[in-house]
Amino acid sequence: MTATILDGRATKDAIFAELAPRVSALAEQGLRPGLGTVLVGDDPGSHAYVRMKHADCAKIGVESIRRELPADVTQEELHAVIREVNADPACSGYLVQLPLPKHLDTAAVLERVDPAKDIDGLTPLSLGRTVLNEPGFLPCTPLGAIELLRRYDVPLAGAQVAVVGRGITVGRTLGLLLTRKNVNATVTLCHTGTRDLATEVRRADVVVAAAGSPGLITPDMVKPGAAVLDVGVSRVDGKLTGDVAPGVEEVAGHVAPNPGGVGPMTRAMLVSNVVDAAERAARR
Ligand SMILES: Nc1nc(=O)c2c([nH]1)NC[C@@H]1CN(c3ccc(C(=O)N[C@@H](CCC(=O)O)C(=O)O)cc3)C=[N+]21
Ligand SMILES: [Mg+2]
Repeated sequence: MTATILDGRATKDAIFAELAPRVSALAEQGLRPGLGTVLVGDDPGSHAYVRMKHADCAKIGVESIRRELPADVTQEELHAVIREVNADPACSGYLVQLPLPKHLDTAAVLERVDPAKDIDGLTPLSLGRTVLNEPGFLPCTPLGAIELLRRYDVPLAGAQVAVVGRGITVGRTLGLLLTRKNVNATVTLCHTGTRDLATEVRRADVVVAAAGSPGLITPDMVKPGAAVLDVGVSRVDGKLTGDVAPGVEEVAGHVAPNPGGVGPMTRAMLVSNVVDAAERAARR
């Protein structure tokens, strides 16, 4: 038996088709959602991700606002750009592409993002609201992973989920969302200090691999029929490699591959958050 592929590209297209009438309704009011990106430096991977986000916007009629800054930008110059984007009425929501160059204080930058425009859901205020179950923007990669499972009818209520990786953008925040009452999963949050990863993963109905450790999840670690989502990204000899080893698809019931799984869903949730932001702004 071979696993059903959780197709993030096709699911993203389906979500965009659902967002289109909402974008049209805003257009009828003379409003157009705008996605902003703030990109510092010349990392080719970051540039590629930002390009994909703007290509998505073009497809669905969302305006693009791009700010690109040199790698040696000062903290003060970056704060000035954040103030400009906060004040730009064309920008419904925006993100600061991470990671920032090492000389910059990321927390100080994120604290300055207008919470009404924090479509990434990664600023301290949004994360606090997420912990407190208060309304606010939720982080896109965890949302995308949950939405992908939901659309393929993979049950999460009462399910045992092993999240591997405790980073803020994926693992830790995914744990928060999965344990909400509206999802109701039981989560084991695994990390490099986990004593027996294989045992934790083997108990899981759903495995989300977001450790950034190539081939970490091997077929012998997977319960037959489990859903396995590969969210890890590493570069091995210049080639993008996920956390899930070959052969897992022979054991798992569902697999979200990398690329083609949660990555496109992250972008779909980002655009969905921008449309939400524009609708909220229209009501104000
Ligand atoms: N402030 C901030 N927010 C982010 O959400 C954020 C970030 N910084 N920094 C980097 C990571 C990475 N990330 C991805 C988004 C989409 C794909 C994606 O769409 N990947 C496609 C294409 C991959 C390819 O062809 O290269 C796929 O998996 O099929 C991947 C990775 C968002 N991130
Ligand atoms: Mg990105």
